[in-house]
Amino acid sequence: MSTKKIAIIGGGNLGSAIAQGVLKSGFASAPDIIITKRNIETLAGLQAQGVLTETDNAKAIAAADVIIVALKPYNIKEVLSRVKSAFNPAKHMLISVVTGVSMDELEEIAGPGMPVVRAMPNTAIAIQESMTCICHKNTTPEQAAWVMQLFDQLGVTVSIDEKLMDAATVLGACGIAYALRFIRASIQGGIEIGFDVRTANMIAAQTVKGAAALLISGNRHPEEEIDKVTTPKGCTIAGLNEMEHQGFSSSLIKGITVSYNKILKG
Ligand SMILES: NC(=O)C1=CN([C@@H]2O[C@H](COP(=O)(O)OP(=O)(O)OC[C@H]3O[C@@H](n4cnc5c(N)ncnc54)[C@H](O)[C@@H]3O)[C@@H](O)[C@H]2O)C=CC1
Ligand SMILES: O=C(O)[C@@H]1CCC=N1
Repeated sequence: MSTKKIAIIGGGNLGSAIAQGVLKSGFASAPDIIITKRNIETLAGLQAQGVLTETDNAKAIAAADVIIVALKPYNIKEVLSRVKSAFNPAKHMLISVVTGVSMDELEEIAGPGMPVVRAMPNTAIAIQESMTCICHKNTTPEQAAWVMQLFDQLGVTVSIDEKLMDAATVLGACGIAYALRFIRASIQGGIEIGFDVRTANMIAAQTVKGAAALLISGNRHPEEEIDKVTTPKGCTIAGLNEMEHQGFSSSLIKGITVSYNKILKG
């Protein structure tokens, strides 16, 4: 278990999910986590588990060794600039999960020499099933190892070059929503062919989990596994081909590139 004090600045969807995941993993104990928000009422669930809550970001930063920033991209600069004097590069490490804000910009906000990390997890971090891409700057080997340990507790972690961070945002973080929309569409189809919504939900979600597990456990390409399902002249290939005629793969690829360009252009 880590003995570092962790401040999470911005207790929204992702900030709260990170706190939940850290607690569930046992990586840090509840009193070593402090989470901030302007209105802390919505953090009652975390508070009940012993996590500290705070409206004053400067106080939270001063009490912490590691600061995880989960603010919106449009207010990170303004919010952190207000507490600039609370940052101490000799004591702190700053981890940002904020989309589209570079490590140079983070260092500029927090002060020269600040150890900075960009991490791109997804909301499955709350249940320790995140895919997290990370890169870092000015970190000591001990700090870099701690960050890997933290995110390894919360799912699967990969170190990437910062130039791929926006692509990681789309494939990993937005990807949760794309996958869920696939499941939702499957449920809608399942109801049309006879299932009630709860059973269709269970079948669709477990089937996607199984498909992902086949790839992960066997380190395989999807088409190898698809080949095992598509009986010649069977119903799978008939349905798959119709999906492709309707633009299934194309719509996903186009959506991914639109998300990516949205990050680039703002
Ligand atoms: N939601 C997701 O799936 C993912 C989000 N991200 C990134 O994480 C960041 C946060 O995203 P979400 O959690 O979805 O947004 P969110 O809007 O749910 O969370 C931001 C939180 O910051 C709080 N906040 C605003 N001003 C504050 C202040 N002065 N002091 C303390 N807290 C303040 C807001 O009340 C809000 O709860 C974004 O930059 C996003 O790009 C990254 C990966 C996945
Ligand atoms: O939609 C967004 O902008 C954020 C970034 C990744 C997931 N949610």
